[in-house]
Parts: sequence; structure tokens; C-alpha cells
Amino acid sequence: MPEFAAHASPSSAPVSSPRPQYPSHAISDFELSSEHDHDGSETLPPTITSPAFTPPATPGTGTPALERDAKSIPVDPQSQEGPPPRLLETLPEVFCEARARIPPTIAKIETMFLHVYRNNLDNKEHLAIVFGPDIRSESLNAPRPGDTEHQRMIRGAYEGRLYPGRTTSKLSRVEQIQQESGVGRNPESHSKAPLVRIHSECYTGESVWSARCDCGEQLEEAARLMSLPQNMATGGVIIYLRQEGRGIGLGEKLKAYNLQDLGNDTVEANLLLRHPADARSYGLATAMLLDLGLGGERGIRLLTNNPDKIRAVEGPNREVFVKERVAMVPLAWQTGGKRGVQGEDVEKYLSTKIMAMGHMLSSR
Ligand SMILES: Nc1nc2c(ncn2[C@@H]2O[C@H](COP(=O)(O)OP(=O)(O)OP(=O)(O)O)[C@@H](O)[C@H]2O)c(=O)[nH]1
Repeated sequence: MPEFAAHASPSSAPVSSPRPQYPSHAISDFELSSEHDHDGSETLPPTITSPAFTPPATPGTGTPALERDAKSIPVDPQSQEGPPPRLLETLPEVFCEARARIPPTIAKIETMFLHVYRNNLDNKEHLAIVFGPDIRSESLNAPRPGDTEHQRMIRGAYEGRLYPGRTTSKLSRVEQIQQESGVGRNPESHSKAPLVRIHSECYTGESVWSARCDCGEQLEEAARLMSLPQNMATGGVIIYLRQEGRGIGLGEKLKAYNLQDLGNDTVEANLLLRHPADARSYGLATAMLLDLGLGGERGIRLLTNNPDKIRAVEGPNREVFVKERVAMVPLAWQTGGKRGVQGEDVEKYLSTKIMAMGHMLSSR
């Protein structure tokens, strides 16, 4: 077995390139217990010390989960404890094959685009779901040999919106003027970091309604947050990596489930099957974010509770800067058990993530 997955991102090479300045103060954890929404009401449950579905003091009295925006905190990766993740020395090569507009069922937004990526390490179709009109793939839009305007539109390398009879991938003069008049109206939206979620495939949680984990709910919550007007203004991206079962594949994950039913937790089950507790890597995600123009000092706001992911996604030379972390609080905790995945299985799963995998859903 290789020491790390083929598309693991590079090891922490010496940093010589210009690096973003990190906040001077270190904030170790997010503050579940002190968040108040704009109306002053407490919107998140009190400090949580266990993954049990501890309800807020008065369940259901906060801002409905459907309207709530993400709360983020600055991240200082240098302050994080533990050894740095093993990373490869160079990022993989990625290439966006095609992009198409997807009108989502979860929100009334015009500009959600699914991007299919290819890479030089595996044959899987890794995905980027892009919210907002301003985040564009460099590799998709770059001219290709023999390119025609029709081919560019077919692969999704066009500006604005397709309509029957359109003949050019570029905007017409009138459309351009309309768009330019909109640019710069909200300078804040161009300085604020876009919201990003790096999601790993979970067929059971996303497609067959499994209550063993909260993966399906997390995917939907990420899309909901990115669809909020204030986040659409900055743009958002869900990178969907084909790393089923924390990288062990669906067949092995099902065996792990049987081992869990035999009394082991999610980490023990992986180890009993002779897999690492977590066999994933994030080099492809870093490379895809760079292709989408999300590298550099503007940074990103990363939706995660997983400390390894924060460091790994930044890449070997901090090509991507995780400026802030946004917690993924289980919906059942947010709503006092009114909504979200619930039950003994998911409670055990979340408990193991906190206790054995260091996920940051514990109290300060
Ligand atoms: N091997 C294994 N994989 C699982 C199990 N439950 C969920 N997964 C996989 O775990 C991955 C999701 O990881 P999570 O631990 O939920 O979340 P994370 O990405 O590490 O961290 P967050 O960003 O905080 O959500 C997906 O690939 C799932 O298929 C399990 O019991 N065993």
C-alpha cells in the first residue's frame, strides 16, 4: 500500500514564494455558544461537549436554519497542533473538461454551474459546483486547438447565458455594457473571501438516505449557504472529490459498516480492514481551486470541522490561503432535533469524529 494516496498533495516544502499574512492572533476553535444573529436571538445551541443531539435551551426559537448565514472565524494554521499532513511536492495537473448551468432545486439562483474536471493522477470525474457568475475556470476558458465559437459554447466556455440561436461565446456589446455597469457596485464583495467546501463522495449518505452519517446534509447545507445573496456576491465553490468512504471505496465502506454493527467505531472498522483511518488527500482540490482563481491572498472561507483538511487544502506552498473556517454544525444540533439526520448511528459516528479524529465540534 502506498504511504499516501496517489493524488495526495505535496509535502510541506520550504516556502519561498510570497506568503499571505496570517492574523496575528490565534483562535483555536469556533464559538458555538456565543453566536447571535442580526436580530439578537441565539441561533446556535449552547456549548457542546458531546455529539449527542443536545437541544438549544428553547428549541426552534432561533432564526430558521434555512435563512441562517455561516459564522466564520480567522484561522492561523501555524497555531494548529499536531504534525503537518504528508503532502506531495507538486500539485497534480487538473483540467476542466466541461461546465453547465444547473438550476438548483434548493434555491432560486441563476448562476450555479457544475464543472467536470480531469487530472493526471486518476480517471475519476472530480467536480466543482460553482455559485455566482464571477468564478471562472482558467483551463476551460483557455483556447483549445481548432476551437470554434460553437465548441466553446458546448463545453461551457461562454460568458453570460446561453439562449437558442446564440452564435458567439462572448457577450454582445450591449450585454457587456450592462455587465460593466454592475461591476464595482459592491467592492466589498470582491475583497471578501469566497466560501468553499471540500466534500468527499458518500453514496450512502447522499443517495440512499443513510442515517449513519451527516454527509448528505452537509452537502445540502453548503449549497444553501453559498446560495445566500451575500455569499453569491463573493462566489462560492463546492469541490466534490471522488473519495468515497474516506478514500477506501464503497465496497470497503460497506464492510466497515458491518464491522460497526459488530461493535467497532468508524475508525476501528477502517483499521481492522487494514486501511488508514482516513485515506483521503486534497491535492486535487487545491489544484482545482487554483484553476478557479481562488489562490492567493484574498483567501477562502472553508466550511469544515476537520483540522487536517484545513492544512492539506492550502497546498505545499500555501497556494491557497484558508483565511477563515466556517463550522459545519449538524442540523439537528442547530434546530434542537427538529430537523437533520438523527439516531444512534449518526450520534456514534459524530462522537468518533470528535473523540478519535479531532474534529472541531467540541467545546472551547
Ligand atoms: N470508511 C468510512 N467512511 C465513511 C463513513 N461514514 C462516512 N464516510 C465517508 O467520510 C467522508 C466524509 O467525511 P466526514 O468525516 O464526514 O467529513 P470530513 O470531510 O472529514 O470533515 P468535514 O469537512 O468537517 O465534514 C465521505 O467520503 C464518506 O463516504 C464510515 O463509517 N466509514
